[in-house]
Amino acid sequence: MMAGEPILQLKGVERHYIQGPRKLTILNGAEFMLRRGEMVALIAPSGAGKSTLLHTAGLLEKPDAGDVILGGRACGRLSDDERTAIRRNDIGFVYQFHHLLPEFSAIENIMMPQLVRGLAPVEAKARAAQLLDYMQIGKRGHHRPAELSGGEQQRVAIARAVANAPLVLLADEPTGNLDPVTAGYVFDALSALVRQSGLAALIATHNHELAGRMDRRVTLSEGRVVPI
Ligand SMILES: Nc1ncnc2c1ncn2[C@@H]1O[C@H](COP(=O)(O)OP(=O)(O)OP(=O)(O)O)[C@@H](O)[C@H]1O
Repeated sequence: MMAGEPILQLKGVERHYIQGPRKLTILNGAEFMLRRGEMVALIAPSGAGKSTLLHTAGLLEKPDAGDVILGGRACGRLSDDERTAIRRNDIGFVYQFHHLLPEFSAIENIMMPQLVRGLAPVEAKARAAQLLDYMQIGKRGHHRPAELSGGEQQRVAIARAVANAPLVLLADEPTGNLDPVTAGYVFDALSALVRQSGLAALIATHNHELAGRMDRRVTLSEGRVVPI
């Protein structure tokens, strides 16, 4: 697919952690651009800073220097409250483990972020049902997470992440907990959703086969994002 306008940009992003007497530099002037419609794989060894990069890009953490530009707006250095509000509307997260609310059904889990945003329940439910269909688990909507397979749970988590039609989907090992065959199917559904909705996605993965199916691959080297 032809990539569109820039949706997410990292500009000179620095992140440091203080560990006892040592200052660890995880991101050191990182530059990155994600365009509408793009799927980019982030592949890097454990500890290289993938989660730090995703959390900073997703406005969960503030950069120590530099900025995160989302949809043309400089967001990285805004207050916690402002970043939270932007995150709620414009960023979807998927993790290795689904983090669904165990006492709610699949459909209710997908409704939740929409209700938090202020959507009417009837509309939130219709959108949740549509997303479940899209993820090919339309018949499983009334089951609780514990009654779903690992692949089904991740499909629900993906549907929840895009429920508010975010600009960007950030995923940290979204299929890392699944067997290779199931991982392939879940990735198929994820990538169809990204392509169909014109989202942009940055997906950290150790799975080279799935990385090979994305538009580009990047890694982290000495705190910078570099193509591979
Ligand atoms: N809050 C923190 N305080 C101190 N050090 C931290 C903190 N968070 C992460 N680190 C360190 O920063 C480095 C990068 O962590 P990060 O979680 O971003 O790596 P990662 O590439 O996502 O690794 P993995 O693939 O194992 O999840 C690691 O060495 C980690 O120990």
